[in-house]
Amino acid sequence: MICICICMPAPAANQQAIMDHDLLLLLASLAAAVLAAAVWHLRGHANGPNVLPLPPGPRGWPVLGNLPQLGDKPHHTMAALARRHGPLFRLRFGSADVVVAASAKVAATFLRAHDANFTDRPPNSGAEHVAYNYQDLVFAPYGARWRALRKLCALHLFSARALDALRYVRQEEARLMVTRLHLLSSSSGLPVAVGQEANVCATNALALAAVGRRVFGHGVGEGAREFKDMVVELMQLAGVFNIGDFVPALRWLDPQGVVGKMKRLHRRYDRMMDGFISEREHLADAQGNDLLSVMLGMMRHSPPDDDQGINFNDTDIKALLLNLFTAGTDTTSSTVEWALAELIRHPDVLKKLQRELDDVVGNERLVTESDLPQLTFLAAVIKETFRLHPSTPLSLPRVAAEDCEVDGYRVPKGTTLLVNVWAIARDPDSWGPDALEFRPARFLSGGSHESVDVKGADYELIPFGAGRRICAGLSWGLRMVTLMTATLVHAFDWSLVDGMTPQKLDMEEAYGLTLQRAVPLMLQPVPRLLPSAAYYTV
Ligand code: HEM
Repeated sequence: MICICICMPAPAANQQAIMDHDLLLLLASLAAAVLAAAVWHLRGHANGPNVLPLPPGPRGWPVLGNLPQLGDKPHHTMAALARRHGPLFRLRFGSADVVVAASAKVAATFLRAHDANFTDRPPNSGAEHVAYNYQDLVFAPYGARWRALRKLCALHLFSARALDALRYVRQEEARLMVTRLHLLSSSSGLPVAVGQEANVCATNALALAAVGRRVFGHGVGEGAREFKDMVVELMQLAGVFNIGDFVPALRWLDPQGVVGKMKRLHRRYDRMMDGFISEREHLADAQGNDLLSVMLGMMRHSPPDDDQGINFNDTDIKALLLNLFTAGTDTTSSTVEWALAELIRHPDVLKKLQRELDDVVGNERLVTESDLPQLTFLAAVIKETFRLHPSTPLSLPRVAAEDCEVDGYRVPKGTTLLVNVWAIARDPDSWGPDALEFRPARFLSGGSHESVDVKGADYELIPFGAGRRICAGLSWGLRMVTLMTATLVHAFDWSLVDGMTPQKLDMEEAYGLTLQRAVPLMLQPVPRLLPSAAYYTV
């Protein structure tokens, strides 16, 4: 219309009418465009004039949203995004809304004030294809079954009483680790893979408690390497943001090949779990104290519908064992590996820790768990390791059951919550200007973070998560990491090999749900206790 009026002259009265008409149309079009923009804006940020906006966040791609922007270390990318958009920001993974908490204050709001609204995990292909279609504990819907599984684990493994009853198991595995390391280093003179050795120790201790026998009879053989590889592969797969989970139309295509790999891995785990069960069923001593015997007993003897409506079958048992073996082994051993790496990079801290161990334990025996309460510097070293190297940097996802308000923003029902535990533990607002430095003294009496602990009450340091779905194996994991680190540091001096210096030691992280080292730590152990202190007795 405007074009017509410019190009075709018209009589004056008519021309005025046409111009008024055109102006009206122009204004109406502008108003419509502004209205459309406002509606689009409100849809993105709120549902109505009095409804709160959604948290800010970066623009995503069509269809995939922000998935292609996550990079190979999503916790790093998300830390950078928090610096741009604030400690609570929003992402879109395909059709799923995601919010990320990146400060202690925001994490506390979600995991303390709104914890009851975030008790479930979002649907995902790992839970479906690996964890027996959500029949496990980690992905179980919040409710009576989840509660029964946690109670069972607490009663037989993780309560103070169960933990104490199993202390000799952990101590014996720590002792065997020392013996193995000594044999290895004295026979071959070659450096050892610290993480792999710690993994054998952690896995065997847990296996004795869970299924009544060691998984690796002869230390780090092919079987041990294969098992650790299986756990690492699972964590790597679980760490992939699977496009099929977020773009339902692409699920059948499995564009990253993740589901195929999950199904193959599941079959390997399933054979292993079947093996544990049939072996236990055929043992003369089928009434062991291990968790598997207890569950088999419950399966045989509980009535079809007991008062809690919880009946365990083979699949429940396999799913729970799978959780314990995957959530409880590599998390623990890789933390020990990071601790040793930090100590090698900080020889003054290592010396101070060895002095404390010598003062409390002496040089005629190995550390025991009853020594641990007196080892305050050790506790500080462990906290500092969990701070800089939390084994689950993005925690495990939760999902909002209902709409809620957090920090003036609306978080709609169905939104996935990710807590960037890694970024929170490096936040200078919580940790000061030396946040990136390894400085255990901050946790000592008179230090800046003297009262801070890792058990889920201090939100600036939550390596085990917090709230109702906090790590079920916290007590075991913490005890095991502390005992193994103390034992390795007390029993050996450690040196780098091949001209490597502490300053050059590679501290790069690998990709995955858990925080592996990109390059395994290889060290040469040199015994430092009296020979009678248990290096030789197998
Ligand atoms: C260094 C050691 C460990 C770390 C850092 C760690 C970390 C975590 C984290 C961050 C979560 C998610 C918590 C949340 O959603 O808020 C979790 C859950 C879980 N962890 Fe651990 N974990 C460790 C050791 C263990 C051990 C030793 C076991 C068992 C043997 C275990 C079993 C579990 C289970 C079953 C869950 C799921 C709990 C639920 O959904 O109710 N973890 N862990």
